[in-house]
Order: sequence, then structure tokens, then C-alpha cells
Amino acid sequence: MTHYVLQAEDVAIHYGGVKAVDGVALTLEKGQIRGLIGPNGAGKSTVIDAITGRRRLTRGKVQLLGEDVSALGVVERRMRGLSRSFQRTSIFGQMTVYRQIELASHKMGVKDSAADAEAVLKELDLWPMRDTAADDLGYGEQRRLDLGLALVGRPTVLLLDEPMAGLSVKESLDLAQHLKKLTSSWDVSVLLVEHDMDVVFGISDVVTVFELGRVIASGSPAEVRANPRVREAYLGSAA
Ligand SMILES: Nc1ncnc2c1ncn2[C@@H]1O[C@H](COP(=O)(O)OP(=O)(O)OP(=O)(O)O)[C@@H](O)[C@H]1O
Repeated sequence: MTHYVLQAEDVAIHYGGVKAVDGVALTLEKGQIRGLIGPNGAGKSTVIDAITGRRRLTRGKVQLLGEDVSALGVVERRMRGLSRSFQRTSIFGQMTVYRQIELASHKMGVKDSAADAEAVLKELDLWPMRDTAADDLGYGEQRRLDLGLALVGRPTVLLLDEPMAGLSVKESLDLAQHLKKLTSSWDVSVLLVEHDMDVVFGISDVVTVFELGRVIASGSPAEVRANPRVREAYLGSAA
């Protein structure tokens, strides 16, 4: 039997009559990247909110390392290794790269926050910029710093909502390579919501496609790309 790091079962989030997410099942294995794609309003961000605890489940269950965390809040889930980064950067412009990562680590209660910060910054190739104020970093580096904030305390699962938004092709590629590396060097499992199809199909081990709050396809990148329903509903004939 497969031991999933993350398992969401029959997850539903309804806003009054709007079924933003309805009966979704998702799993992540250790070190796996699952790409989550679908048209605007399909429910991708909502499912991330459901898994992190930002939105209360209308129905369903979320398990982290085999434990039901559905009743826990965002902070408790984060402490147990369920981390996320946001679409918009959450860094402090005037603070140095090192200081904000170390502070985030300290706030999470990590005992040796200095060692934690150093490991995060080295992993993301930000160590040489540790004394630079965030405002003085390039945009791609700021995004890596954002990712760094999500990595303090060595999370097991990382949920990313459009991490490539606004990045150049080169910057996206660079971030994608860092993500891929993290899954092997840190054993992190990643749920990646992203509109950049080259990135999603390039680095995901499995891809899930949403439409109107439901999963319409799931499988290897090649299987999903070849799925007629996906091509019709989302990828278009150019895929
Ligand atoms: N707070 C809310 N109240 C009511 N409806 C909401 C709320 N938040 C989201 N929705 C609706 O839920 C559905 C799913 O939205 P969601 O933002 O999860 O989609 P998405 O796939 O992440 O879209 P995008 O790719 O544009 O970010 C949409 O119909 C949206 O209008």
C-alpha cells in the first residue's frame, strides 16, 4: 500500500450555492510534484486553501502523513509540515535576505534558526545575497526568497499558487529547476498550481486537471496531454 504524504479525500468547499470545489481527491507521494491546472475559476486556489486550512471544508478530509488534520488551523498544519507560498510576494523590502529567513524560522519555533536559514538560502542559491536588502534583489531572486519563507522548518509538503506568475522564461526555468532539486535533496512533495504549461508539463510527475470544481483528468504529463477532454476543455488544439 502506498503511504501518501498528503491525501485529500472528497474535498468540497461551497460558498452558498457556488460549488467552488466539489468532491476532489488528491494525493502526494514523498518527493512528488503534482501539477494542478485548469481554467480561471476552476477551483485551484480554493483547493489549496482547503488543504492548508485557510477555508473550512464543507465536506471531506485532509490527511498529512496519515493523520487527519481537517480540524486543525493554518498555523498548526504549518507546524506539522504543510507549507504554502502565495501568488503575491510576502517579503519585507528593507530587511536583508538572511534576516527575514532567520526571523521566519525563529517565529516558527525552529531551535537553530540560524542553521535553518543558512540551509534554506544555500539550497536556493541565495546565500551570496544574504546581506542584500530584498528590494535590491532581482524579481526572480525575490520569488526565490518567497519560496525560502515557505521552506523554513523543513516542511514535508509545499503548496504553490502560481509561483511563476510575472517571471521571465529564464527566471521561470530557474525557479522550476530549484523546485525539482528540492524534491530530491529535501524530499519535499509539491502541489503546483501554475498557468505556465511548459513548466507544469516539464517538472511534474503527475498532473491533475480541474474544471468547475471537479477533477476531469489525472495522470502522467503525457497521459494528460493526450486526453481528448483536456485538450478540448483547456489545452486547445495547439497542445
Ligand atoms: N470567497 C468566495 N465567495 C464566493 N465565491 C468564491 C469565493 N472565492 C472563490 N469563489 C469562486 O469559487 C470558484 C473557484 O475559484 P478559485 O479562485 O479557486 O479558482 P482558480 O482555479 O484558482 O482560478 P484562477 O486560475 O483564476 O486563480 C470561482 O467560481 C470563484 O468565483
